[in-house]
Amino acid sequence: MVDPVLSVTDLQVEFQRGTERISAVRGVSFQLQAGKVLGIIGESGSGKSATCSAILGLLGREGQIAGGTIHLGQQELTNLPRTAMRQIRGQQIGVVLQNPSSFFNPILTIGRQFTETLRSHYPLSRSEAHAIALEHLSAVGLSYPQQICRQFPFQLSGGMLQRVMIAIALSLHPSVLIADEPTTALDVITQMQILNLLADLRRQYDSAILLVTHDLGVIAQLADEVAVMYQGQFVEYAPVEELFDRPQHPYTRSLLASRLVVRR
Ligand SMILES: Nc1ncnc2c1ncn2[C@@H]1O[C@H](COP(=O)(O)OP(=O)(O)OP(=O)(O)O)[C@@H](O)[C@H]1O
Ligand code: NI
Repeated sequence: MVDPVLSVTDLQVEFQRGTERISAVRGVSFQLQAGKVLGIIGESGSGKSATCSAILGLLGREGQIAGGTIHLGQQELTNLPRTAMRQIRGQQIGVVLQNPSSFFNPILTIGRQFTETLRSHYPLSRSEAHAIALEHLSAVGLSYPQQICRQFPFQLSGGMLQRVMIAIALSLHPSVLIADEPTTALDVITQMQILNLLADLRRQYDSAILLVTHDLGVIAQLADEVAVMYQGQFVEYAPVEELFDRPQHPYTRSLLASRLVVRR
């Protein structure tokens, strides 16, 4: 068996809300091989985003990793300093989030943010970085990339920002991509295009993808394995065909029953 690119063992995530401690992730373990897609499904509040944020080092002030380990290749991530984590996020772990606006700095142009991200990861001149940015903006189906580079985040639609975020992720050729509901807010056509881009990333760069979604159709299309999250735990974790054919957990059964036909 090949070594996994991402290996999460007994992850525990807690949030502090006032005087209350919320246990959002309670002992999640999984391994992700290069070129594989693990889909995570589960009801709202089950801990899917908390799992992603923990891996990305983006839990914020209230959140903390209360136990377990996260390995990217051989490197342990859970106690890395912020700056080291920022470098890894982007270059080795790409990120596509549901809400692109939280990803962008509102006062910087798209071009500036794209080239600065590239240049913080690779030794590139400004013009080299700009050329790479244009190329990747075109690759995600954005016409007039020059014009987009001059614009600010608020001047673009949600779908366009989502594409820009994906273009940035792709340009860095991450070994792991974390996509937390990357298409939820988008129309069906854009959703399909973005899913195809994720599939390309996997094919071209052998990137492993952790994909959170509510859409079983997306899972059927893209995932190799599926984890079903329920109250902070993986209650089921299986190859996608197995899960669709023989769901074990009552929650999974009801989820599948609510969707009559799922075909691969
Ligand atoms: N910043 C936070 N402060 C306090 N509690 C939080 C915070 N973020 C998440 N939580 C809590 O942690 C639990 C898991 O939330 P999480 O966002 O991971 O769920 P999710 O599975 O991603 O849900 P959704 O499908 O709605 O995105 C929930 O109980 C949520 O209220
Ligand atoms: Ni979420």
